[in-house]
This record gives sequence, C-alpha cells and structure tokens, in this order.
Amino acid sequence: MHNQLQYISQGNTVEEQVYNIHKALDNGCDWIQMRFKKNYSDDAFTLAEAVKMLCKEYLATFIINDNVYLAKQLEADGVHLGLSDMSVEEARLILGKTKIIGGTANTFEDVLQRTTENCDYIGLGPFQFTNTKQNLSPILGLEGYRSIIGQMQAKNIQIPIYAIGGITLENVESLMETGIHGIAVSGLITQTENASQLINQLNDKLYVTI
Ligand SMILES: Cc1ncc(COP(=O)(O)OP(=O)(O)O)c(N)n1
Ligand SMILES: Cc1ncsc1CCOP(=O)(O)O
Ligand SMILES: [Mg+2]
Repeated sequence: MHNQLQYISQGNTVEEQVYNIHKALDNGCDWIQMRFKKNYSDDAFTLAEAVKMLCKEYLATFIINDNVYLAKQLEADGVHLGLSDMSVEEARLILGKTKIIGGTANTFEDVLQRTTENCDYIGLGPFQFTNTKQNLSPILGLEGYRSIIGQMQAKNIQIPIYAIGGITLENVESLMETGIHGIAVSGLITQTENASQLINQLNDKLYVTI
C-alpha cells in the first residue's frame, strides 16, 4: 500500500524544483510527484534525472506528472494522469504492469471510470480553492468527499483515494474521517518554514485515523 502523503513539486526552474523536492525528502516525505509544467523540455529531462537520483538516495517513490514517455525513459516509479492526459490504458502499455498509475477524479462517475481503467490510486479533488492549479474543477468540500466515498462504499469499490487541493494541517483529520486513504499536497509543504515539524504533524494525523 502506498504512503499516505504525496508531495507534489513546485518551481519555475530546475533549481527551484530540486530545492523544494530536496526539502520535502530531507524532512520525511517519501513519495514525490514531479510536477513541472515545462514537462516536455530539455529542462524536464535534466530535472527528472536529478529527482530520480535524490529519490534513490532517500528511498522515496518517484512519479512524474503528465509525461508518460519521460517516466518510461527515466524508469520512474510511475505517473499521475489527469482526465485530459494520456489514457491509463495507453500509459499501462508503455510503462508495464508494475508501475504506479494515478488518475484524477472530480466526481463519482470519474471514480468509476478510473476504477475500470485500473488506476492504482485516485487523486480526488479539488478539496478547496488553491492557487497551485489553474482551471480548477468544481470544489468538493468535505460534503463532496463524504458523498463520493459513501457511493463507493455502497458499491464496494476499493481503491486508495487521495484528497488534493488547498489542503492545510487543520483539514486532515476531517478529511480522513470521510474515508480517504491519504493526501497529496503541494503549496503547504513548499511554503512552510518548518518542513520537519509540518511533515511530522501531517503524518501523525494521517496514521492515527487509518
Ligand atoms: C495526486 C494528484 N491528483 C490530481 C492531480 C491533478 O492532475 P491533472 O488533473 O492532470 O492536473 P495537473 O496536475 O496535470 O495540472 C495531480 N497532479 N495529482
Ligand atoms: C494539482 C492539483 N490538482 C487539483 S488541485 C491541485 C493543486 C494541489 O496543490 P496545493 O496543495 O498547493 O493546493
Ligand atoms: Mg495532468
């Protein structure tokens, strides 16, 4: 089973990205999603090589946002795909059975689709407004998670759900109570001045509720 905390990277340059990812790893994150929106550039390859080495050093899981070919080239642990990205089926053919493929969902219908596609986990959100991503899908709030997870339970659908979007420390307990498996966070960890304390506090809240 995957770790309950996924860090989604930020940074406009390779250097900023490496700094932020190193900070997350050094303070206890062991699952990194490299999210670099210049994902099809030489810089993306340079960054992915650096992140691969860092994740190896810290024994962390390394997945790449959007770019399945880069994940294949770098032998990353997997990818995260949105509903408008490459299909899970095509990604599975390229990456093989053992790699992690995460998929985005915003509705119960998306969850059904992702489950049929055999995703390994679902990033369900956004929980609330965030500046990290433009063109957000409708905000779910706690009620959205309760409703979607209730419908999953009624149909006995079992797939790890990660809440995403504007999550802060204060939200984690109530989100976990809805039945999610974990959280994916970006801004919270990127912007903190005390990453060690924050990641410990997040992990305490995540582990207690499972
Ligand atoms: C864990 C997780 N969940 C959702 C997303 C969003 O993916 P997507 O909808 O493709 O948007 P971008 O991140 O590509 O802008 C994610 N990245 N990770
Ligand atoms: C990539 C993504 N997809 C939905 S919300 C989001 C951004 C998550 O980042 P943050 O934790 O800073 O809100
Ligand atoms: Mg995407």
